[in-house]
Amino acid sequence: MTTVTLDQIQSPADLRSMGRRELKEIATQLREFVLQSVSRTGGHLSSNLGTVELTIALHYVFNTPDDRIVWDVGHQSYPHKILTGRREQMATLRQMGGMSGFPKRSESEYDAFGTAHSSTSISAALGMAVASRNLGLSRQHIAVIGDGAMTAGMAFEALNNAGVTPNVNLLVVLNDNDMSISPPVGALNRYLARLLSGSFYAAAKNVGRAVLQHVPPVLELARRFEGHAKGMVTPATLFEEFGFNYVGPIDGHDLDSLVPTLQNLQALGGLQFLHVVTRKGQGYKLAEADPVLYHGPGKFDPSIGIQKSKTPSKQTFTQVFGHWLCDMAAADERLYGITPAMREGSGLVQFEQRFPLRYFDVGIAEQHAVTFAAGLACEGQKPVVAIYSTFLQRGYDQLIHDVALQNLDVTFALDRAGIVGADGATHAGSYDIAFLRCVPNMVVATPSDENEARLLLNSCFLHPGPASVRYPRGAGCGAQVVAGLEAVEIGKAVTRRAGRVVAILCFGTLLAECAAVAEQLDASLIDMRFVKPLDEALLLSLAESHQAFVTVEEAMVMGGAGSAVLEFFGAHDIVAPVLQLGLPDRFVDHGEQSVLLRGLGLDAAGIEQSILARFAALLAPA
Ligand SMILES: Cc1ncc(C[n+]2csc(CCOP(=O)(O)OP(=O)(O)O)c2C)c(N)n1
Ligand SMILES: CC(=O)[C@@H](O)[C@H](O)COP(=O)(O)O
Ligand SMILES: [Mg+2]
Repeated sequence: MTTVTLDQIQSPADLRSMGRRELKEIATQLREFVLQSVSRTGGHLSSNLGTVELTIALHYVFNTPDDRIVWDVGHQSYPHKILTGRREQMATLRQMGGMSGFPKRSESEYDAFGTAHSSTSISAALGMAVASRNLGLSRQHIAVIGDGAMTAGMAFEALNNAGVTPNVNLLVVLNDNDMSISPPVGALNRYLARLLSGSFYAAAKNVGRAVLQHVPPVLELARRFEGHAKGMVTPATLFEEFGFNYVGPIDGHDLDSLVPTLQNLQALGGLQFLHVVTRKGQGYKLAEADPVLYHGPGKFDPSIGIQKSKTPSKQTFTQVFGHWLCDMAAADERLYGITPAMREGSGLVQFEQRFPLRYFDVGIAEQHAVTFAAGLACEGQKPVVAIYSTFLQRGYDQLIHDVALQNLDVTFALDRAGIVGADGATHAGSYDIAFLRCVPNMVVATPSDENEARLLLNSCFLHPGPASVRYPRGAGCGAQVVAGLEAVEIGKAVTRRAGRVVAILCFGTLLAECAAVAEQLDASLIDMRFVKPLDEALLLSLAESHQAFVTVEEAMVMGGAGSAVLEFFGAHDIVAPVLQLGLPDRFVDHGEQSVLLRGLGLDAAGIEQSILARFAALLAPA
């Protein structure tokens, strides 16, 4: 009967002092701790339940933190964080001032690389491996990458480069749970399934290894034989073609397989590729049954699972988009819906069901998603790329080079624009206004509420060229959405309030905050609707009747909508003070969206305070 307990483990060194049997007890306690903790705080769950044994085995076999582990995406790194001295911090997960939901170098020496955007782990681990080699350090460098993350081109760029990088210790562990966030897509998934079906081979191999493992010299001979045998037993795997020694698939929940196999691979060194098979949600029946629902849940009672809320909650912008996409697709058969592996998050579940031939989940492949859309547009179709603002950063060159430069009719529906909250700086949709408005031919729309989102989606979709519509994570002010498909004039703003002295130019969903301030200060309030093109006629007219301007956007001030107004004023010799309010020149960490916005002075009180601080004299009663 083992008496070890999770709280005995302050660091992996404590783990390494344990026996194999005790590790299994730790795994049981670690899995329960993850479930209970995440159910109290919210966060990523099913991925973490699936990596409990793998995490234990990696820290047991390898000399972390000297040996480096890079967790791809990093949403599955809670067991890693708990075993590396952050068990107590789990209670602060993704909260303001609390622990990040992803590995973060500034958080721990065990977090070798900051991740969150997918498919970076092999590149980073290879870089570390080359540095160790050239510094004469004998270290191991491990990239733990999921089957979903493996669908990104960047992962293959790294494998390709590794294959011609001599004398480095790089172990790639493919955590294959046959799931991305939603069911996996693509030919790679089918390929991995074929490898699994060849699991006889792996089992046979492992038996051989288990016998040989205590006689290392023979192991080398066996390896040479195995190389020969492999060619006979199975075709070399894709990964061997990249120069890796492929081992697997093995059971990623079986410590008796994981530990000796990892020890063998540690002894071999060089380019190693271990294919482990796990179950997303392992050990919690409700998550095993629905790993998608339990991918990133909010707080819930694990004894009964996630319950649908009884009170009808406000429509989210994602839902407004999803309904719009279906309505427009029904009206226009040229509409295609494309998502890079975020079917649920971007609101395309219903669209897939209703328009399966025009629905494309291209995997974690944002670059491909954009240029695939460009190809469709070349043939007269009207693709809509539904993509988080932060993930569009991956397809920026394709947007410029393949879409805008050719003036192709592609609509970008940018969800999670602005502050995203719990996911923090890695997922912030802060930059899209700045990096899109400088692209020729691009229309950049910033709807102020849910109804405006639908109106501007209509308008940008019907516009015969590249256009983007941005909207935030979650619900808006609760505006009633009119279900029509009519469009508004591109580049035309709406005056929401006629006031005096100061004109507040709002770009996006902070309009509700601005409305309260405009009322308080008797200022004019303009819903600008578009950053590009600006409503130049209105700006010229306002310059005649107002003495000062305030621009408000939930985006970087630097290069944002306010900068566009400043540039316009400069080009027209309009001399008027412009106060630019928006996101500062720093990364904004995780926390509650509303609390973060308040802290940034982007709630009504903060906006009013900034305006009074700058224009008090102007606003003082005559
Ligand atoms: C560049 C990028 N695109 C999309 C995402 C969103 N995302 C987070 S996890 C995930 C699925 C990852 O699947 P996999 O690697 O198999 O990990 P699993 O969740 O199965 O453990 C996706 C698409 C991301 N983090 N980065
Ligand atoms: C890890 C990852 O990138 C996704 O799971 C992301 O956290 C989803 O974000 P939302 O919760 O805003 O859909
Ligand atoms: Mg997966």
